[in-house]
Amino acid sequence: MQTAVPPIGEPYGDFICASVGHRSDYVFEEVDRRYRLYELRIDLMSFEVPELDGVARRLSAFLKSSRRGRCIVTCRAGRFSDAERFQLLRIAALSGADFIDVDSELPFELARELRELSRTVGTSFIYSYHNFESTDKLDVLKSWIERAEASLSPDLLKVATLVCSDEDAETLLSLCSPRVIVAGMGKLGVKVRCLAPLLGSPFTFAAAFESTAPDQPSYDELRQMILSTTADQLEKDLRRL
Ligand SMILES: O=C1C[C@@](O)(C(=O)O)C[C@@H](O)[C@@H]1O
Repeated sequence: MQTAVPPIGEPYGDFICASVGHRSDYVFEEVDRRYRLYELRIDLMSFEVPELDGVARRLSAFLKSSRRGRCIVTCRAGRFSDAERFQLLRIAALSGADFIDVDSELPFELARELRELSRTVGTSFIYSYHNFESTDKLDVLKSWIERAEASLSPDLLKVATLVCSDEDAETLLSLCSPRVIVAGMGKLGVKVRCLAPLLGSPFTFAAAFESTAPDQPSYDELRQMILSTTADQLEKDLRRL
């Protein structure tokens, strides 16, 4: 039996991005030591100085320090206003973040400004779509991707949706490509996370510590699952979908 070889890493450092939330900024350095590719969910983390200025200063100092891992900075709606999210993502890009992840809920003009800035400073720009209630029909997701490509030309696109059926899993998996990251939320989404990097997505997401999305497995669990997926198993899973 042959083992499927996942497209390990380059140019992203890993085929799993370790997502960090629900911890304080004390873990930044530890995360950088442990993971080659990680996401800081600024909206979910606590900071020693919790005001915008304090968060921005700590984030900027960490990003400018000599890091070994690749860092994605994400700030989803909720804790900060859109203007504050824009500021934090802007500072992240200016401070040398490897990627900023801008979600489609941020007003388009702000997203466009961040896109332009990311080009100037050499930070990769991920544009992302989330649906926590369901998985949209394939044509809806494809048309979101087409519009995003035409208007922002992101370096990478990300689609994260709640997977409620095998059909949903198939929908997400059919989007996998070297520029499209997918993450399946919910129990049935775990299979999507496992198969996505094997089907050409650059990487997928797992939890560095506590989950940052419904039924998101831990980094170690998902890594084990992906590395033990044999070519036979992969074929069987795909046939079942
Ligand atoms: O968009 C994604 C994917 C995700 O929602 C997941 O399902 O693993 C986790 C988020 O932190 C990340 O930004």
